[in-house]
Amino acid sequence: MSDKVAIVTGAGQGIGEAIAKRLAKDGFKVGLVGRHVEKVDAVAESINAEFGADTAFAVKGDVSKRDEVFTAVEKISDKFGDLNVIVNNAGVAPTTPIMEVTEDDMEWTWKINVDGVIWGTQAAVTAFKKFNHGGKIINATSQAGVQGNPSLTVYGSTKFAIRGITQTTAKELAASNITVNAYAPGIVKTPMMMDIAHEVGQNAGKDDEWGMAQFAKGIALGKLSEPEDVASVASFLAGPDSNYITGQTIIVDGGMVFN
Ligand SMILES: NC(=O)C1=CN([C@@H]2O[C@H](COP(=O)(O)OP(=O)(O)OC[C@H]3O[C@@H](n4cnc5c(N)ncnc54)[C@H](O)[C@@H]3O)[C@@H](O)[C@H]2O)C=CC1
Ligand SMILES: CC(=O)C(C)=O
Repeated sequence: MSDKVAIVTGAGQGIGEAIAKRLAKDGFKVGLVGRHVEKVDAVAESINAEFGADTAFAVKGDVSKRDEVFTAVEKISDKFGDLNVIVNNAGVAPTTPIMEVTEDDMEWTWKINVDGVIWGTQAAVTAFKKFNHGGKIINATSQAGVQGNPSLTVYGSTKFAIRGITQTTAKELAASNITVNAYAPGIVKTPMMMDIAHEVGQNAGKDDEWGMAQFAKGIALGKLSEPEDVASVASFLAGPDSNYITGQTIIVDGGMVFN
C-alpha cells in the first residue's frame, strides 16, 4: 500500500473516474478535478464510502484555464500535505471532417486537450518542487494520436501533440527525478465514445450501435475496452514498477495499432 497523493483531471466520469477509483484501491489519496463539481463530488463520495473518509477530495477546475489548474493542484496538495502523481486525463473529442473544421473547433479543443496538459504539468512540477521530491506525470493521448482516423483531424492533432509533449517534458524533467508517460486507449466504453458513436451513426442514418461498430473494426482482441483496462495501465505508470520508464506512450487498444 502507498500513502502517496495523486490528482486525476476529468475524474467525474469515464476513464478518469476509473483511474481515480483504481489509484484509491492502490492506496493513494486522490484529488479529483473536473468542470462539473457535482460529478467529481459524487465520485469522491463513492471512493470515500469504499476506501475510508478523506481518501478522495474533489475540486472544481477547468483544465483549459491555467489559474484554475494551479488553484486546484494547490488545494489538493495542501489538503493531503503532498503530491506525487498527476494524471492529465481531461479531454474532449469533436468529430470534424477536414473541410468543416473552424477556428473555433481548433481553439477550444487545443485549449482543453493540449493547454490542459501543459498547465497540469506546470502545476504538478511546482508542487513536486515545493515538497522537495520528484514525481510522475501521466498524460492521456489516444490511438488517434498514434495513427490517423478519418474525421478526427482536430482531435488527433491534439493527441499527436500530447505524445510530443510527453517526450519533450520527459527529457526536460528527468533531472528533477520526474517521469512523464502517456496512455493511448483504443475505443473505450465511456460517455465520450458513446457521443462519437451517436454522431457517426446519425451521419450515416444508422444507430449508435452501428456507429460504435465502425470504431470497433480492426480490434485484434475482438472487443471494446472498459475504462478499468486503461486504469490498470495508469496504475502501473503511477506506481513504483514504472520508475525506470519515461517519455513512453503505452497503447491500450486491444491490438488496433501495432507500432
Ligand atoms: N473513450 C475513448 O475511447 C478514448 C478516450 N481517450 C482519452 O481519454 C480521456 C478520457 O476520456 P473519456 O473518459 O472517454 O471521456 P469522457 O468525456 O467520458 O470524460 C472526460 C471528463 O473530462 C471532463 N472535462 C472535459 N473538459 C474539461 C475541462 N476543460 N476541465 C476539466 N474537466 C474537463 C469532462 O467533464 C468529463 O468528466 C480523454 O483525454 C480522451 O481523449 C483516448 C482514447 C480513447
Ligand atoms: C476518442 C478517441 O480517442 C478515439 C476514437 O480514438
